[in-house]
Amino acid sequence: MKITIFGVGLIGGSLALCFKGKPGITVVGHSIFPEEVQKYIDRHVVDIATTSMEEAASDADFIFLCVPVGKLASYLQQLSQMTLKEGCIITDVGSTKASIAACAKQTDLQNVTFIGGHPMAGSERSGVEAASSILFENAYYVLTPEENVSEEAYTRLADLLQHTRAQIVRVDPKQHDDIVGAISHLPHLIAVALVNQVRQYNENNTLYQSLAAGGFRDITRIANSDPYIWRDILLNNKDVLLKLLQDWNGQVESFIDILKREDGEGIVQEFSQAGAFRSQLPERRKGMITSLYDVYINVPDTPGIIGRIATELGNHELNLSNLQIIESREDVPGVLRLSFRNEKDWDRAQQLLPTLGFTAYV
Ligand SMILES: NC(=O)C1=CN([C@@H]2O[C@H](COP(=O)(O)OP(=O)(O)OC[C@H]3O[C@@H](n4cnc5c(N)ncnc54)[C@H](O)[C@@H]3O)[C@@H](O)[C@H]2O)C=CC1
Ligand SMILES: O=C(O)C(=O)Cc1ccc(O)cc1
Repeated sequence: MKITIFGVGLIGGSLALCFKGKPGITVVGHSIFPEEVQKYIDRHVVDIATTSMEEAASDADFIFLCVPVGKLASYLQQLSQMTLKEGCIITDVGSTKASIAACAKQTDLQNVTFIGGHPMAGSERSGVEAASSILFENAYYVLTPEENVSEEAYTRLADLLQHTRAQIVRVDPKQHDDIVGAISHLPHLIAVALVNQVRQYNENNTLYQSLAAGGFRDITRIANSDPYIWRDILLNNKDVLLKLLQDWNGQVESFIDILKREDGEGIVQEFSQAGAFRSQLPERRKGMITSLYDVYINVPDTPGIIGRIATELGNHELNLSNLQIIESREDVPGVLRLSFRNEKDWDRAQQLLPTLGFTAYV
């Protein structure tokens, strides 16, 4: 089976890593940039890499479009001009779904099927360097098939995506854009606006930067996201965002009013309602890189502590697949996340860590 990925960046590269090495699968990566193609090979993310669109697309069983949202229509258009393998499924990973669905409807794709997709996982990082085979684990992966898509084709794609260990959900494209606009696009916009507001204050007094602590960092991590990827997403979902920003203005106005009236009860109510809703959010589903076999521990801030833990695990032949220092402790029960490759190592680590003086949380 040949799987072709156009644009092997954070998302395309992570998909490639999910598929590569699986029995019977060859992963082909395409980039318009020759220097990127070399990087795909050097990093062993794909089996074959090319700058030729024809070479990449011909004979492919699945084609994943993982380029910026603003480029998706042009890729679909170019593919419609080529002879593709009968039954080939083209899908995308774009963060907006209505416009690419409309584009696919208007494009004569002959003997191939388009099914829109959006893995609801990622990060503020970008490029193949940030790709990870566990990026999608435990996350939702939205598919937005139109009515003309056969159950057989949908199931074939959903089955392939089992390799990501994500949970597949079917959503209408327009509904997707409304919801994702509110829970992802608007927060990115607000994070950027907030950082820029503080950046301007900081120009006259760098203490702003020095004192910026946990809360500021937590809610602004996503302001570090790739400007061009986000330019495309926000422009593509413009109508939804304009409506959301009006509602946001309403929230701001309401806080202005509460403060002017020194309405302490109003503030308590806002925090209480927000806290109650937020506590119900599914944990570790929001784009964090998670694995099924994670252990969280609290560690004191002393030199060499991480080395000591890694050494102890190594002495007991426990292989770490990932180690992460978590800046935000809100959603997880510890500050150091240790990921293991399998259940056996995970179990053994949970036995070992307490004997080293660490309480292990899972
Ligand atoms: N960043 C994230 O967390 C998530 C992003 N997405 C979507 O995934 C897609 C890819 O985003 P990322 O992987 O984050 O970005 P990325 O920057 O890591 O990768 C983008 C890829 O597209 C290629 N590319 C860039 N400009 C291009 C152009 N003008 N023509 C052709 N190729 C070009 C790059 O060479 C790179 O391989 C976007 O459509 C984005 O909306 C979906 C879920 C999460
Ligand atoms: O970094 C994060 O928390 C994200 O929100 C990542 C993300 C970015 C874009 C998407 O379309 C989906 C997920």
